[in-house]
Amino acid sequence: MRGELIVTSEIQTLLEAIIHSTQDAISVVDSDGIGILINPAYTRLTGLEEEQVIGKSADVDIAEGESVHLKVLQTRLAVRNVKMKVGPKGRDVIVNVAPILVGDELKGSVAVIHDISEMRALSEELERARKRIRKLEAKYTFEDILGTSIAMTAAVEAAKRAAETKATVLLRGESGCGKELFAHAIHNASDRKYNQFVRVNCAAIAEGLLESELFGYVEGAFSGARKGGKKGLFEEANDGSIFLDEIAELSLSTQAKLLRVLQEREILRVGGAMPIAVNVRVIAATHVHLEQAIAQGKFREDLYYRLNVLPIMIPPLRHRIEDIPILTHMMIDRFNLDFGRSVKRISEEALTRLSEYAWPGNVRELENVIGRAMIQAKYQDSTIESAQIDLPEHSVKASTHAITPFPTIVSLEEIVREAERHALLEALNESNDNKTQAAKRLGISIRTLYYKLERLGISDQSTM
Ligand SMILES: Nc1ncnc2c1ncn2[C@@H]1O[C@H](COP(=O)(O)OP(=O)(O)OP(=O)(O)O)[C@@H](O)[C@H]1O
Repeated sequence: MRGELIVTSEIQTLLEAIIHSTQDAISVVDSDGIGILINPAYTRLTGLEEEQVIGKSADVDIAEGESVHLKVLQTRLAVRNVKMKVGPKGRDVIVNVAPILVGDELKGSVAVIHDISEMRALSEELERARKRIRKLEAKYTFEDILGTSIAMTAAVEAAKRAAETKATVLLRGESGCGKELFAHAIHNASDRKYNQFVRVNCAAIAEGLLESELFGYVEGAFSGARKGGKKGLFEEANDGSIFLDEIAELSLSTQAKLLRVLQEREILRVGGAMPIAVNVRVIAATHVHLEQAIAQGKFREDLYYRLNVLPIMIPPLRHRIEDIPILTHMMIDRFNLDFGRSVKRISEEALTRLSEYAWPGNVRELENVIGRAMIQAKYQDSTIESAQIDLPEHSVKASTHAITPFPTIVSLEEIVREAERHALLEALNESNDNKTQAAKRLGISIRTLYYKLERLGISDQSTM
């Protein structure tokens, strides 16, 4: 350290020790703007050694921007948060510079330099962590969906294909058959996987609240409305997916609003007049026979066609009894961990009983049955025996109970329409939504393609 600033060598040593110990890059110039001190953090950040800075003008280290040291020496006022580039590598930094005043006398100025490339890296890391957390909200992937039966494999294949598109998906199947699992997996296999997955159970939210929950509200929309208004779940899910579970429970008025969102790709907050554009993939699910609900006037037909772009039928457990062993073994492993048991197997007789049961509650019910058997098992039990399987009295043989409330095929007209819809979507997909190419693939004119897309209610499916 040189110059008038130094009073005694003891203070000099102390000062140097302090400045050298900090991780912040520091540079000091004297009252003439000549470099008198830097620390190792400064050299690490700028790449400049003492001999390149000490005794040189204050602007020697600047790659882009003006010397803040010189400004401070002129004004005698501290300057904060100035962005500039320093050193031969032009590192992005923010500097805070203060004058060194001894009494009234200006002795120089001191700069503390922060590397913002590091901050940028940290904030990118934070954003990545946030994305991972968001992803965890949709926790299941296709790997979690067990089953090798033809029915299950077909459903998984259809869902994987759907995941690659932007289209609305409708998951149909009885309660407890895995619709939520599929919704998670579709989101996680899509290019929206790093964005939000928002789940809404339409049956669990009171009708009066549902609209403002889904679409948000503006300030003053109703008494008790929050100041500044509130974002709805569609806005929360922007760039991600929204899973509308139990879709048939929506009132006719909310159905009309949802239809508008699907058609226009924009929402209107409750009490608001300005539409807000949203880019959300809708995954809807229901255990209700929607065609019947339409016939009964409970479900809008136009909404049905908008939702039914890619219907996926998830088979009930009694239609895929060959999947029972693999599901049972997965559950045994899980409950061993949860309940501290060490069960290794299940007896043939017990498995036969499970296979003959009709499973009105599907996989969720199987989970409950295995869970109960394992809770009752003794710590040393390694096999689940038939006697430990507690099935309700009214157990019906699976084979005699094979009627699903979702006839995949309703009429010949429906079969043709579904096949047509499928072919159009596939052609659009394979031609990346290029309608001319899609028409060519299908061997029809572009006019016919537009007509068919309109008739099947899929003209706008490419974004929702
Ligand atoms: N194929 C499968 N492989 C593994 N686990 C499954 C499978 N299907 C369902 N499950 C499990 O069964 C339970 C019920 O599944 P899920 O909640 O997805 O059903 P759901 O159809 O959405 O039911 P609900 O209509 O009652 O909401 C969950 O614990 C899920 O993990």
